[in-house]
Amino acid sequence: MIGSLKKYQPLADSRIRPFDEIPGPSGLHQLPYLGLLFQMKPFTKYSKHNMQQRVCSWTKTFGPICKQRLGREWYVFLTDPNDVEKVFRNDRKYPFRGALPLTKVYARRTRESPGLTALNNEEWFVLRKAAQRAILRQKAMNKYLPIISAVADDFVDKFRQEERIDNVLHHLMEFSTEGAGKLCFGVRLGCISKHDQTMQTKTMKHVETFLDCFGNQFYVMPWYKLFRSPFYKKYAKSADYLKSLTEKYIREHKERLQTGAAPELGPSLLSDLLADPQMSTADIQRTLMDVFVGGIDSTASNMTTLFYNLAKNTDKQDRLFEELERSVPKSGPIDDTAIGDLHYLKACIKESLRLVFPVPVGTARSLDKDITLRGFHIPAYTNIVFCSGITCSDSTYFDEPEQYIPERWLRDHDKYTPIHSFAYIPFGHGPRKCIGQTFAETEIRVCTAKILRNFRLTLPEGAHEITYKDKTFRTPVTPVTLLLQER
Ligand code: HEM
Repeated sequence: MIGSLKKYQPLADSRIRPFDEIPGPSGLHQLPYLGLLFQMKPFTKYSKHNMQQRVCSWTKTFGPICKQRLGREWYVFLTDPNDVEKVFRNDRKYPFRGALPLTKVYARRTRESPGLTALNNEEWFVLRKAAQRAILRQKAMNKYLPIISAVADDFVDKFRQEERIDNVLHHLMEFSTEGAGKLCFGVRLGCISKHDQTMQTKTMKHVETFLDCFGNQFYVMPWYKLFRSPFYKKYAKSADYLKSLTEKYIREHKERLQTGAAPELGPSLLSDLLADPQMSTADIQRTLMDVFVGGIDSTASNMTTLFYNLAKNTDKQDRLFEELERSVPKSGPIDDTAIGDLHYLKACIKESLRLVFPVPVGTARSLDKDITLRGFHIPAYTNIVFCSGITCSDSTYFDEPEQYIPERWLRDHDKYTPIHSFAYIPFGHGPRKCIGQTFAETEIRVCTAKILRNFRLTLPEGAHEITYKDKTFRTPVTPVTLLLQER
């Protein structure tokens, strides 16, 4: 009964207010499972894909701490970075990720491990330690730079003779699938192509379905726990496909190792994990699958927003081009020193992630001890959600929060304002932060640098603002078109 009110024991210290006094939607909204339905259309204006807006409406009404029931469990929502910091400072040795019921049901039915994303405690750490050694450190990532540059060059070449890119997200999904495939398996999947690609399209379709169901597991009635519902079958079909795909690459890599042909593939997470004696083949398979899937939607959605912001703010784009022209070649490898020096590019990326925070609402934790937040007692194992998306659009923490101002991140600029380090955490924080952060940042920097070095981006006349759907990540719904002018 994680986070349940029944767990609550009144405290002796009368200055501390009890958990059930934390404000939040009341009455029918507090019912387990059904309460959430009353939060959505037709009872409110929000659909299940407007999680961030819904939580924002609660925090506006109830303040920087509020609570709501999602499913059976209680969730506490925080917007003040000081409170967020306090929770992180009290986090467990192995930060706990709760509430991934669909992943866990699939693991139980297939008798497989739930994998890096859903595992907890020591079991999680075994997988995490091996994978983060291979891809989270900047030094480890540098060996992937020539590979990422080559994938980005192919992406740029695809648009050489074009005057526009329609549905940018789709093309960036191809780019990020290609990048994640190379990182994980050491192979080029061949997703970036102008021609029909049956196998690649199939992989991308399954990744999309997998992530769709993964994101929806928080919002659907969990009938799949009782029987194999259509929702479950859809998820299981994609999970089965991705499992067999990763198994195929593991098998092929092992064969290459036997024939001495493996080094030809270059570095990959797969080869690093195979060299780790602590990792079983099943562990390697689940870790690869999570990293592969985790690296696609996330990067593609955020880059779509970034390209849109740069096309909309051409003055920022022109300043960025000046920086790129100095050190980035139109094609060919970019080295780590050149990438490290692109300060304005980094600021443009950060600002885009702030303006449209990538994760619906933010990340969450549950502590293994009681804690007091804003004078309220929070029992151990309560789900605590950091509403970073709301903090990032709050003028208390960011001047002119609705504007795209990369300069706010540059120390030598008069727009620079120091921010609370827990006000902006798009990749999470601590030992369980995004394991793909370094790869994502490198991939986004290299691809953006290449695209903007080769093309000037603008929006077509009358282009609409992007609208977003809250899935695992905040994903653009409106297809974005960009006009290209070759540099
Ligand atoms: C802009 C891109 C990305 C964003 C904004 C992002 C964000 C996040 C966040 C917020 C978390 C949860 C962190 C926490 O609980 O503190 C996470 C976890 C994770 N991410 Fe990312 N991510 C991105 C790209 C990637 C990429 C490229 C990969 C793989 C190459 C990846 C793989 C993962 C995995 C496997 C986890 C679970 C880690 C664990 O539980 O140990 N992500 N990501």
